[in-house]
Amino acid sequence: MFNTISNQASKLINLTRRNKQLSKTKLITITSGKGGVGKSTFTGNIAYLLSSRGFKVAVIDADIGLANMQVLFDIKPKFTLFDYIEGKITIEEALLQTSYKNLFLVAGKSGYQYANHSNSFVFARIVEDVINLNEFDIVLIDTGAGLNEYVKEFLAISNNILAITTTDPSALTDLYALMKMLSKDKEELMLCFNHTRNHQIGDTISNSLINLAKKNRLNDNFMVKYIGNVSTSANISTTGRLRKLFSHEFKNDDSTRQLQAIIDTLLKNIK
Ligand SMILES: Nc1ncnc2c1ncn2[C@@H]1O[C@H](COP(=O)(O)OP(=O)(O)OP(=O)(O)O)[C@@H](O)[C@H]1O
Repeated sequence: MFNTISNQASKLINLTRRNKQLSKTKLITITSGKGGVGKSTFTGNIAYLLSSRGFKVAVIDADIGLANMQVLFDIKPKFTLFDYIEGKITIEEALLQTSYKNLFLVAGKSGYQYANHSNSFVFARIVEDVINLNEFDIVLIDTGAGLNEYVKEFLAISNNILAITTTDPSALTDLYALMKMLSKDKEELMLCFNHTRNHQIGDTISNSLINLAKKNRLNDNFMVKYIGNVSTSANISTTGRLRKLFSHEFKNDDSTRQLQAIIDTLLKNIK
């Protein structure tokens, strides 16, 4: 899976694994095969709900070129991930306090030309640096959609990977491609369905994907764990447009309850 990542990056990944054992910080990478399925909405709202439960949370917006998280958190970032990568600021300066207590953001930058960073290990390094601060309980990485080298690198350094999908056939096809890739050297993929009315739908589709994986003889030790669903809600799209978090604005909404249930399971599962 990671054969295209440079040796230098592989070394950093091993270092990150070692340092993760020394730090209290848990790392969760949130990804999706297809774009537009709700990955950033999940990341921002999961981060907020975790922080409101008392965890100190940092979000790294690694959706290179399509920085959405600053919009959801309604921040005009003074600095971005790339200022840090270019050595202009310290890691502490890169971690921007949001208006939510306990919640920090390393902002991305829309339209950034990242071709200069073809040695993509720089992205693994920033994650390692945040973990090494040993200050956060949880770091969430919001990757871009798809499976480019940058996304692969963020997946490589994380033991906790959460994929967001819808029931759209193209989203499921992309999800299966992600499962196929991860099955080579990961133990588990957690899965959430967005835009599904009830828990049962995700259960049924997850089982079909697991059966397909068995039929195609993907690694037996690789597990897909379905951890919950969020329904379509007008409150989610409206709050997104207003640069607000639905789970903050509508604490008793069904979708917020669904996301709280996802977080309960997520917390039981993360390593
Ligand atoms: N359950 C939902 N109900 C209603 N609207 C939703 C729901 N989930 C997400 N949306 C809306 O769908 C749009 C896309 O969501 P979002 O930006 O989170 O997707 P994404 O997967 O991060 O996209 P990208 O690949 O572009 O980063 C947003 O306008 C968001 O408000």
